[in-house]
Amino acid sequence: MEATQFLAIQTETYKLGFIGAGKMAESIAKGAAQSGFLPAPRISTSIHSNPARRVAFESFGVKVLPQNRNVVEESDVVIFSVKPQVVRDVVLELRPLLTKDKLLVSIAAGTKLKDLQEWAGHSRFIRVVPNTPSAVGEAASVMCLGGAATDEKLFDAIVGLSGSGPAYIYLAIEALADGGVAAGLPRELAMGLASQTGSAFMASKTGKHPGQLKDDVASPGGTTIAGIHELEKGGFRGTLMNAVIAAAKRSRELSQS
Ligand SMILES: NC(=O)C1=CN([C@@H]2O[C@H](COP(=O)(O)OP(=O)(O)OC[C@H]3O[C@@H](n4cnc5c(N)ncnc54)[C@H](O)[C@@H]3O)[C@@H](O)[C@H]2O)C=CC1
Ligand SMILES: O=C(O)[C@@H]1CCC=N1
Repeated sequence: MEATQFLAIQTETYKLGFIGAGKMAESIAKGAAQSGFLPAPRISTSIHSNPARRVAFESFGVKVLPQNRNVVEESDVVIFSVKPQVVRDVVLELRPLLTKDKLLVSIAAGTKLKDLQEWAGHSRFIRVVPNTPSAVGEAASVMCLGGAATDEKLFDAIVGLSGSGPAYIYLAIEALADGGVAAGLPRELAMGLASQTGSAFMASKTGKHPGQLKDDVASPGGTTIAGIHELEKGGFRGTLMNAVIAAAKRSRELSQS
């Protein structure tokens, strides 16, 4: 709540910086800039090792500064978007600049708020599990503020589900397109149809149970139930469940390394 108020008060002027110019930072920055939520010139980052990342950010107007410290100095809100394995060293290195007037945010999977706050030397730190659909304003983001840290025990499972989950859906879309090609469709048509068939939005927009949505598609004795039969024989549901469980386990491992 405090953080929400902070953002509400500062919305007209605040500047946002990313430490770690990776894919997730790009998705958040793009969503913020292209939705008009935050003008791109008020967003900055710096390039650590891969020069191609400069073009990715500059292409939609984000400022690329020389060093991490320049990003911190420039920003009111600093998002740590480096890998979990390096976030400790990066926060410690920048600690002298991480004054309490800056709101700090980490999106690093499996990195506990208690540790982040200790490394930064103060508790104005928020932990967020975002996902890449933020680039088009369709993120599922979960955040944990300092005072609500008891909710954090759910975060490994959240990383496994909504953090990593978009990749499972993209895999399914690609596989559906491959199926279309196998059944005789040109690749481009198959890919377009498969993408539009990624119907996750139906579950959120209609509020219907996915089982009901599935039943609505499957006509008696029809094509869909024949396809579903094959998916069930292949252990589709169990495989997806195992994917979420494996990713959550990996998130827990990262928090212990
Ligand atoms: N990609 C995703 O869908 C999601 C990612 N996350 C988290 O976001 C973070 C970033 O993930 P990605 O963007 O996928 O990884 P990425 O590898 O694309 O981005 C990390 C970036 O940090 C840079 N970097 C490395 N060391 C640095 C340093 N010392 N100073 C500044 N920059 C440095 C790298 O050059 C790279 O561009 C991770 O902690 C991950 O757990 C969380 C949820 C979803
Ligand atoms: O693969 C990863 O480790 C990150 C965290 C969640 C999604 N991507």
